[in-house]
Parts: sequence; C-alpha cells; structure tokens
Amino acid sequence: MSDYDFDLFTIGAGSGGVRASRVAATHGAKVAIAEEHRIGGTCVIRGCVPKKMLVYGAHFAEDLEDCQRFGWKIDGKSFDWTILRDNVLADVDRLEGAYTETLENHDVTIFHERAEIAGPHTIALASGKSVTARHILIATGARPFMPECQGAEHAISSNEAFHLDKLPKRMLIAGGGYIANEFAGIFNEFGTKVTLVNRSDQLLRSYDEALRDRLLQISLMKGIEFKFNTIFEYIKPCDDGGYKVKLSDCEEEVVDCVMFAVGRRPNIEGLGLDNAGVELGEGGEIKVDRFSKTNIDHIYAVGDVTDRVQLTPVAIREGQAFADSVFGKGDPYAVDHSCVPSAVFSHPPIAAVGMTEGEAKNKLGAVRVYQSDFRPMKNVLAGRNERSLMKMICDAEDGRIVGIHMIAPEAPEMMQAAAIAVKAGLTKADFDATIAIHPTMAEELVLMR
Ligand SMILES: Cc1cc2nc3c(=O)[nH]c(=O)nc-3n(C[C@H](O)[C@H](O)[C@H](O)COP(=O)(O)OP(=O)(O)OC[C@H]3O[C@@H](n4cnc5c(N)ncnc54)[C@H](O)[C@@H]3O)c2cc1C
Ligand SMILES: NC(=O)c1ccc[n+]([C@@H]2O[C@H](COP(=O)([O-])OP(=O)(O)OC[C@H]3O[C@@H](n4cnc5c(N)ncnc54)[C@H](O)[C@@H]3O)[C@@H](O)[C@H]2O)c1
Repeated sequence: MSDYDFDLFTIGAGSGGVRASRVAATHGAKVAIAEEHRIGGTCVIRGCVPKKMLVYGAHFAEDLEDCQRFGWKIDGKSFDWTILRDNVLADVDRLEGAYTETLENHDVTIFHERAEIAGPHTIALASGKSVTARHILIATGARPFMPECQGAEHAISSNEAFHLDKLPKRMLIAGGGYIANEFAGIFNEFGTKVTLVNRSDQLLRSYDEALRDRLLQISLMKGIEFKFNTIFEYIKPCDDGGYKVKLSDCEEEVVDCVMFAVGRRPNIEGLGLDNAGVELGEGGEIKVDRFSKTNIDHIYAVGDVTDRVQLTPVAIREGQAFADSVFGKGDPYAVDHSCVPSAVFSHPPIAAVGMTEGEAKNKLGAVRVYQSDFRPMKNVLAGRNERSLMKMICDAEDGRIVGIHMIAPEAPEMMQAAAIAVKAGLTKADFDATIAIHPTMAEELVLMR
C-alpha cells in the first residue's frame, strides 16, 4: 500500500502536463491531474491550434485574389468572421474531448478545478478537498503579460482574440514577437486596418536579421502599419464605441480594438510554492535542473512555467522525459534544448533552426553564408511581388551547417525536414550531394550558392 493517494499529481493539463500524466500512467503510476480552465491547455484551447486555423482562414484572402490569374473567376466573395470563429471554437471543443478521453483511457483521475500546493506532498483543490502525492509535477504554463498604462484593462490579449464578437475595423497590436506578428497577419488578411506598435525598432529579435527585414518589407506592402520606439500612454473608451489611444510621440487615434502581445509570464501566483519551498528564478520562472527537477527532490516542473523554450513540442518532450525518467524502467534522460526548430506563422511564415548569421559569427568567427533570394513560381504567375529568402550558415572550417533560415510560403513545413539534417550535423556538401526535387521551393535548399 502506498502512503500517498497518488504516485503523481500533475497541476495543469496542457501540453506538458497531459503528456507526462499519460506516460507516467502507462509506466504503472497512479496519476491525478488538475485543470482550472480546459483540458488541453494553451496550445489546444487558445494557442497554436486555433491560431493555425485562423492563419489558414486568413490565407484564403490571397488565394482568392491570386486565383484570377490562374483562370478562376469568383464573383461576390465575402468573409464572415463568425463562421470561421465558431467552426474553430467547435474544433477546439472536439480536441478538448479527445484530450480528456486520452487521460481517462489511461486511468488518470481528472480534477476539473484549481489546485495549489499546501505542503511538500499535499495538494489543496478549490473544492476544499485535499490529496497527497509521492511526486508533484508543476505544468501550469504561462499567461499573457499585460503592461501597465492608463486604461490597460480595455486591451485584450491573444486569449480573447479567438472570441471577438465581430471583426474590428481598426486594431492596434502591441508587441513585436511571435503573437503580435502572427495576429497582425491574420487580422490584416481579414480586412482589419492593423497597426503594430513596438517599444523598440526590432521585430522578432531571435530571428536572422535578413528575414526580419524581409517580413517587415512584405508586411508593409500588404498594408500593415508599424509604429516603432513608442509606448502606450492611455486607452480611453469612446462614447460611441471604440477607444481613443495615445502613444508616446504620436497623435491620439481612435481604434476598435487594442491587443497586447508583449510576452508571457510563468503561472506561479498563489500556487503555494512556499509551502513546499520551491525556488524561483529572477523572472518568476520555476528553477529546474536538466531533468526538470526543482530544488525539492520529488517536485518537478515542465513547460512554459520553467521559461526555457516556450514551445509546445518542447513542453511535450520535457513531460515525456520526466515521466520516463521518474516512472520508467530505463535510465533517467534529459531533453536536449539545443537546435530547436521554430516558426512564426506570419504572412508569409518564417522558420529557422540553429544560429543566426550574427550569432554564428560571434561564436565561430569564420562562417560561410549561402543564400537564395527568389520569387516563388506561384507568385510569379499570380503577379504577386513577394520574394522568398533562404539562408544557410556554415562553419567555415568544416562546412557543418549551423543554421538554416527561411521566409517563404510553407517555410515551416520545409524546415521540419531540414532541421533533422542540421541536428544531425550534416554539411553543405551533404546537401549539395542530394538531387533536387523539381519544381519545388524546397529544392533551393540543395542548390544554394
Ligand atoms: C496565441 C499563442 C500561439 C502559440 N502558437 C504556438 C505555435 O504555433 N507553436 C508552438 O510550439 N507553440 C505555440 N505557442 C506556445 C505554446 O502554446 C506553449 O508553449 C505550450 O502550450 C506550453 O505548454 P505547457 O504545458 O507548459 O502549458 P499550458 O499549455 O499553458 O498548460 C498549462 C495549464 O495549466 C492550467 N493551470 C494553471 N495553473 C493551474 C492551477 N493552479 N490549477 C490547475 N490548473 C492550472 C492552465 O489553465 C493551463 O491549461 C503559442 C502560444 C500562444 C499564447
Ligand atoms: N509560432 C510559435 O511557435 C509561437 C506563436 C505564439 C507564441 N509562441 C510562444 O509564446 C511566447 C510568447 O509570445 P509573445 O509574442 O507574447 O512574446 P515574444 O517574447 O515573442 O515577444 C514579446 C514582444 O513584446 C515586446 N515587449 C516586451 N515587454 C514589453 C512592454 N512592456 N511593452 C511593450 N512591448 C514589450 C518585446 O520587445 C517583444 O517584441 C513566445 O516567446 C513563444 O515562445 C510561439
């Protein structure tokens, strides 16, 4: 008989928590999970998945325009936001059901309520119930950071963007990162007049400069406006709807919607971490070692709450590694956080793996840069003046590829395959030895000069 109610109690049923709980259960552990909002977490409910569906929906705007040059005539086209919104939200419901079913099929006990740590092995549930567990996994994710300014309460975050009653005619999006650029692209394609407002003059800081410049240039061409080096002074509701917004060094303007996308903060408030003595880092993230263990031996944390790499596949890997290491029969293993590929689902998307040109020069000294700057065949026939860019960064000494960067239609799809080669340490010569598939955009990868 165990001294505890459960072998594992997971707080948070998002990407990391669900994977860890399911895998621990397959290893024979008695597992419970608590979720205060909806099973599936950020990615499934209000992140990657519904966002990507909106990206697909938005891209039809360009396809419907371009198709005329391919001989198609579509009269009377129009867009109804509520149809897309409701279909996306219905699919989110379906996915929540699928995630719940997976947990149930693995005999994971689900508590649909908030959980807090009440003692080293004790979890207090919002209903007043208290349970004990041999191990605790904190997988509570992150939430949007809402900066302070007068009237900030009138701004929405990405959470609300999926539920808007109607499409805003004019929208200000604060931020220059993933979410700001993705949603600027989405709403701009739907016909909203979008202005992206950033406190610095740099977008997507972690990406290669050439790609960032190209995205800015294409976004401007598509009609997105940018205001750099400015911050919000106030947001005031107008009597007849909309908001008066004042940005520093700018005239007051009226918009229908203000969205903040200025980063996400670990969900640790009121979690009772002090009751178990769990240590935090400087940014409020839970400090863990490479096995996702906190300073307390039986308490672990995975995903966004640890603020290592805020991406779903990383949270899933961390959850898997934790469950295998703690409950499996093999040796413990850690997740390798190097060379993680990523994408920004902007219009067009950006994708990257490894070092940027700047990072590689700083780290390696001598690098070779190969580049392909081309107009995709489909854009040529469509009369769309939008060029793609691919860059390959190699170590000048041995030709090893240390980074690949792309801005192109379907760049994330191409990058997933290319990332395998970079992770495996292949060289430019290995790529050159591979025969192209013609005609594709991806063939540029093996033809770069
Ligand atoms: C708009 C948006 C788009 C994104 N797009 C992408 C993308 O395209 N690709 C990608 O890889 N990543 C994307 N991300 C990031 C990705 O969603 C996260 O990295 C991922 O969901 C992190 O998983 P997690 O398990 O750490 O946390 P989460 O998935 O956030 O899960 C944490 C869960 O814990 C629950 N919780 C918190 N506190 C408690 C408590 N005390 N008791 C009970 N439950 C609690 C929360 O309600 C939540 O459901 C996106 C994020 C956003 C916001
Ligand atoms: N495609 C994807 O994989 C994807 C998509 C969305 C989100 N995400 C994840 O979610 C995380 C959060 O996304 P995000 O776009 O909110 O953050 P981000 O870290 O990508 O970008 C934050 C931006 O806000 C700016 N900023 C920060 N503080 C500010 C302030 N006080 N006032 C004004 N501007 C400020 C920063 O300069 C930066 O440009 C990302 O880091 C990413 O890991 C991933």
